[in-house]
Amino acid sequence: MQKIDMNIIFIINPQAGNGAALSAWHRFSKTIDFEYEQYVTEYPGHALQLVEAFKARGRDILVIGFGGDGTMREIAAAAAGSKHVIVASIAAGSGNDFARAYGCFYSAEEIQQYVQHAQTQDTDIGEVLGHNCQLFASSSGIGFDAAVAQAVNRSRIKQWLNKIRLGKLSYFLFVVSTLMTFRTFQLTVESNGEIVNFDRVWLATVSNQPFFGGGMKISPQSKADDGVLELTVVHHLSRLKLLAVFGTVFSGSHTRFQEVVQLSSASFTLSTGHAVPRHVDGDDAGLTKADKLLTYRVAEEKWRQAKLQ
Ligand SMILES: Nc1ncnc2c1ncn2[C@@H]1O[C@H](COP(=O)(O)OP(=O)(O)OP(=O)(O)O)[C@@H](O)[C@H]1O
Repeated sequence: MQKIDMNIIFIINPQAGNGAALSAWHRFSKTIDFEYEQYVTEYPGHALQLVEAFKARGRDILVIGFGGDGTMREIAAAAAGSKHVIVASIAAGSGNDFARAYGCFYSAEEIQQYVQHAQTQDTDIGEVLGHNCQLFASSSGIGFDAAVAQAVNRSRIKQWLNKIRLGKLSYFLFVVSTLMTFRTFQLTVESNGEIVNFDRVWLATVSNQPFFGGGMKISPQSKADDGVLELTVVHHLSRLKLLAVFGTVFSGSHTRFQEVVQLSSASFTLSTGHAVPRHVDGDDAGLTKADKLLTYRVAEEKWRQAKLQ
């Protein structure tokens, strides 16, 4: 067993990947031939608490999240501002946009090689200020995509489909049902000293990196180390055209539609005409409050990303 001069800690979310992450971890852990610690999260927010506690060790620690975007949001949020915690991941979620954007380990051997010359990159994290403060590593927004995430998370069908290994189908079913019932909204955006009004809005997403929704390149220009965020507003579309636009998001070519507006700024303040579903890194974050301001901005503190690409 190789001795490594850096704490290597795996945080495993057993719920990630529609419940498949724990068995994937058991298979992966058999291939590890170096010293490590492992923690299996027991509830939402647990990964964040674990990393907060690791920071007190006062030495370099490589924290590898074994989960999806929600797990990585907690780890990156807790690591923000720490000189010692280096964040990496193994993609074991459903969407894995964090791994897509920031890179990830595929094997234990790669981890062993990485720690020999551990290179890091100081990376932005976004924050949402309104009801309380929440941090996001990839994206956070309001509207149709958040409504789908809420419908999926709150339904019993998902648990049932997970049991028969058809968890991904639940996402598709809820995209279709939400498309039929979603009420578009009125949106006001303040950024760079200007106020812009949009009506019949389907979604408004603030991105720190290009991907969201499991591989959709919603914000092709986003870079996580440039000190700014990008806002994408999709509005004034019929249901049918929305589907057509969604089809182009995987390649990033949706930006040519005039109904897709993109803005870049270090801070955006949004308000909606009525309460609209909200997400933070793809996880259900409740509803906006009508006419209450929500500010999305780049947080002052950065997190140390393991530089893998
Ligand atoms: N033991 C647990 N029980 C219930 N929820 C948990 C537990 N541990 C972590 N969580 C929560 O599960 C949520 C979802 O996990 P995660 O986002 O990593 O997986 P995923 O949804 O499959 O992947 P992705 O977001 O990439 O689609 C996280 O926000 C986390 O807070």
